[in-house]
Amino acid sequence: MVSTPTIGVLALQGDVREHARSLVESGAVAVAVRRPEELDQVDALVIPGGESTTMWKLAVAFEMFDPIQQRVKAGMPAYGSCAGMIMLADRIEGGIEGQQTLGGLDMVVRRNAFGRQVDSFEYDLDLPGIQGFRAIFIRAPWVESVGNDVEVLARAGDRIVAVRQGPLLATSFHPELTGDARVHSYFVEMVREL
Ligand SMILES: NC(=O)CC[C@H](N)C(=O)O
Repeated sequence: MVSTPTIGVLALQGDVREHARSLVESGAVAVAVRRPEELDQVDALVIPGGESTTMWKLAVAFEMFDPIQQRVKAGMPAYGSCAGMIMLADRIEGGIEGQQTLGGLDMVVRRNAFGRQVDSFEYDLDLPGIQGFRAIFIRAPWVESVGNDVEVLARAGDRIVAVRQGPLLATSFHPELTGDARVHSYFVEMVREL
């Protein structure tokens, strides 16, 4: 893989500019992706937070759902934050009637899991190679259970909040909001290695 990968940020909803900034800081070229032709141009994709039900409907309306799913199946690296984590989960709990995900990560994610207890909070996490990351959770999901091939990267208390399976990365929290680009750098490294 090239040392300066081009990474798309799905721009249907969410903190597109903030993700792009952290990707650029991590040595990638970042582009907004709204259409299938734009998806074709990128080496990897970030799926921001927002509302997974809305994002799913927008992805279908913009004819992006199937193309993204196909790229993910074909091995494109992808990173989903919060609602993006829900989008990358094979199975979800607490979704709305008929809610579909792109899938790819062999796990069950519970929507609004922390949200029922407290709407938003911050928590200092350790991830592999990253000590003391201030993670911001906003109506966040947690990972209920993972398959054998999924690596748990971080927990908040006893809840799983960051995972990786091959080229796919997901976090319950929003690293783009802190201006600390270390999680994005971790993803860019993953993209470079694959
Ligand atoms: N900050 C977020 O992305 C929240 C996720 C949202 N609760 C959902 O279900 O999609």
